[in-house]
Amino acid sequence: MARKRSVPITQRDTPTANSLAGRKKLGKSHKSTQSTISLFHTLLKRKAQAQKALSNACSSSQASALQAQLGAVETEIEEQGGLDTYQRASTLGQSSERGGDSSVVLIEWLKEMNEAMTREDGAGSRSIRMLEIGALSPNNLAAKQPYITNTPIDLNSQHPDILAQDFLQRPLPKDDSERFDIVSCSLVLNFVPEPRDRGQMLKLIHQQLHHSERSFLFLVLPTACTENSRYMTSEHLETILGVVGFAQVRRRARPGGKVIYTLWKWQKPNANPQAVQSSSRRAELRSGTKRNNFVVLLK
Ligand SMILES: C[S@@+](CC[C@H](N)C(=O)[O-])C[C@H]1O[C@@H](n2cnc3c(N)ncnc32)[C@H](O)[C@@H]1O
Repeated sequence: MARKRSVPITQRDTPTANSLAGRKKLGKSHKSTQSTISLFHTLLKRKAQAQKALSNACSSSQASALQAQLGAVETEIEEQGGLDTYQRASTLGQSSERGGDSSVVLIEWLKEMNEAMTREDGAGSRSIRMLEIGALSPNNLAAKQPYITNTPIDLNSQHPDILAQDFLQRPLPKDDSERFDIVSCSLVLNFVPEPRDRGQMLKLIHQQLHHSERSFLFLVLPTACTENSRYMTSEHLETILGVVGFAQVRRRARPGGKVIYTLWKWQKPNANPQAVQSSSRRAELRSGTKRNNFVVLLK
């Protein structure tokens, strides 16, 4: 019997797009918030797939069919309220599921590591420079700390103090004055549809940071990304991040928790050929039919 095609992580437990078509208002219940988030993940993934197929189209008839497909997905995203609705759902999901924003964990860890303070450099004392990718609010706990200067960015900014920017297109720092001490990437990597773009996001984060072991990546991922993926385990994520140039210093995974919090310190990239090779290939690390396909690939 043919093996049933597994459903990508971003589409799990997802009602079909049609079953939710026409619903624009956000319900307040947890279930309704989750359905909205799942639906947008499905639609954004379909949009990325259509865009990719369109860029590889080999005939004009194929291109026009794909263009129509892409247009239909874009219309559906708009009909569902666009990215604004998705982000409002994420904000509600954030408060109901995690009892607040992720940066609460980051601040706790900075305190534990005696890093919750201003830094001294040649010019004297300066605040910690943080870049927050995928910011829903400019007022999270990290942004409120007097020793942190936060730069929040988002693809679809919901607030005048959040810079509307695709991190993948953000210019690289010209010198240390433009480099950050912390990059926060909470529930964003899993939002990026293409595995190689996820790898690129991690590499660009490395390049945005000061070249110092006191520079950190705060990475939050849905538990299923590393604990139930066919192609990704926590150990494999450590290998990939080692190749990018990070070593894990903190990890919090609560039993039954929906997300895993991790903190990584900047280091020189691991050039071990075996690690480099395994980070650029998709290999089955867990068997079973009920797995998702989440993976990060380095180029
Ligand atoms: C699920 S929300 C997570 C928000 C918040 N950080 C949290 O932990 O709840 C993902 C956010 O990442 C943003 N995002 C996704 N890809 C991005 C990119 N390439 N550059 C900037 N923001 C991005 C989306 O617009 C969305 O607001």
